[in-house]
Amino acid sequence: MSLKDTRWEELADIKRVLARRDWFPGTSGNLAIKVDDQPLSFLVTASGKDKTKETNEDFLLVDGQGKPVGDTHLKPSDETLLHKEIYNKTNAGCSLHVHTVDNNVISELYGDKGSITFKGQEIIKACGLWEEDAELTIPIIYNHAHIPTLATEFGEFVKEDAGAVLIRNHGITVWGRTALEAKKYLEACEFLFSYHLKLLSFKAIKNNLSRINGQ
Ligand SMILES: CSCCC(=O)C(=O)COP(=O)(O)O
Ligand SMILES: [Zn+2]
Repeated sequence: MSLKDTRWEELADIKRVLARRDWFPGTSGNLAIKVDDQPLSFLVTASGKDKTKETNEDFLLVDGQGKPVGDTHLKPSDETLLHKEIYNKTNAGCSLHVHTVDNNVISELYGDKGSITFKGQEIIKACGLWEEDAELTIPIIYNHAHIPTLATEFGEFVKEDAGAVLIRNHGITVWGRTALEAKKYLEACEFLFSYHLKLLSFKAIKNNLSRINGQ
């Protein structure tokens, strides 16, 4: 099996798992995995496809500029430039972008602040932070419609080999050294978003009940 085929299988496995969770609503989302370093090439999802379907046209190989390698009728993801930023600036091997209701709500709630920070949660370890008082801060950027502008702003937060950036009312992009690391990072972020929103809802209910009961 060629390296490209091996990476294809790895990315297809992740795509299958994320699709089962309904993390690609309305054809949203895009995934990428590095194939070669010199020269840089990576597989990226073809644009506009239903990512819950599995076909042999799900991914195409692009170069370090995000342009297709060889002849193809497939169009790389509209957000290929964001994945390109990651592979050009870090040693990441895989990058994942999904739109979920939870990541969109969190991005809107904390968008004006420009970031959200989590601490005191065991699952932060899945993002490689093992200290007892570790904090995970996820930047939130404006959802520029002009993708090169979005990619440039996004790139300002791409400094480590693993990380995450929320795009306001759009989605999250995460990356890691390996496919497993990127998937783990994404799952931890979505866990934290879901936990945080549930906690806020229950606190609001509790406060209202206390007010009604005059406590
Ligand atoms: C249908 S959602 C709008 C585009 C988007 O944000 C996305 O993630 C999917 O775009 P792609 O070109 O990768 O299919
Ligand atoms: Zn998107």
